[in-house]
Amino acid sequence: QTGTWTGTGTGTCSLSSAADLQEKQRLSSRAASTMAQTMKYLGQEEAQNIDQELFSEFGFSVDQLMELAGLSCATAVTRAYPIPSLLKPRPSLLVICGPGNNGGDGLVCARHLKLFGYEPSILYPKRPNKTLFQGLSTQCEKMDIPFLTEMPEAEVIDEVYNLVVDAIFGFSFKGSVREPFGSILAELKKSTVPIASIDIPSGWDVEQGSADGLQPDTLISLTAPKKSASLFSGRYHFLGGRFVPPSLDRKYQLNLPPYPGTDCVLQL
Ligand SMILES: NC(=O)C1=CN([C@@H]2O[C@H](COP(=O)(O)OP(=O)(O)OC[C@H]3O[C@@H](n4cnc5c(N)ncnc54)[C@H](O)[C@@H]3O)[C@@H](O)[C@H]2O)[C@@H](O)CC1
Ligand SMILES: [K+]
Repeated sequence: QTGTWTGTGTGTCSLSSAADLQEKQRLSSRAASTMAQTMKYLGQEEAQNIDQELFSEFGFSVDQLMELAGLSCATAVTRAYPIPSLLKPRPSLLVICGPGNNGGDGLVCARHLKLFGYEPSILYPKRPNKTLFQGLSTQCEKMDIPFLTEMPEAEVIDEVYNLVVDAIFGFSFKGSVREPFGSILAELKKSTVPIASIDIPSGWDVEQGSADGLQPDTLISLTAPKKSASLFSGRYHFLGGRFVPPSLDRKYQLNLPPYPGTDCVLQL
């Protein structure tokens, strides 16, 4: 903006009326373009394509991204539920891990939460026979994080834990929930402790959500929110997984908002 500023004689500057109008138009067109550039909410196929492209074209490995995703989730938990704010005397948490990479994020998240001073316990009923998940489980065991042998009843969860981290299903979930996760989700729905869901509230259709499904207090969207995130009505929505290369952001027109400073999460 040049040549439109006029002195007021008081040592400050104000815009002349013509310039004022111009400035207003400029601001409103900037607001419009900001709105046009709001973050994209991904469909299931698009989320899977981006995931594949990160590995095939960009040369990332799964465990690299999982580590960053899990760290984001643990950091988001510290923001929404700092230890001094917890109601129970012990900073106990239950992390429920599913059979895919969302479950892997949960294992990483549990390990970081332990390092941050929380006392996580893990329920991991279907463990894939893959080195990655075996390694993540060993790391948790060696960090003295207990693995439960069965899903506690809702009353026990309410009595013992401050929070449940839901790492059961992510963007590859499809169809109606199969056992043992049907019973686990049914019990979880009866509990009254807050739930923090990683990437997608488990059991929700990735695009359509689920009216009678889990209603988490926190959602941590990884990479970019999925379409169902527009139906999330809990208190805290975070963006995490700060690993998206700018060229991928541009290609898929993700319009990701900037993360503050060196933070690995952004509260939306
Ligand atoms: N590129 C990314 O965006 C990244 C994604 N990550 C995580 O990876 C997740 C996606 O992981 P995956 O593709 O492994 O898939 P999921 O973890 O979403 O789940 C797949 C597993 O769930 C099972 N499953 C699917 N539908 C089911 C049903 N109806 N009943 C019972 N079981 C069912 C499948 O058999 C499979 O074992 C994301 O949501 C995110 O949490 C992160 O680990 C790292 C980076
Ligand atoms: K989840």
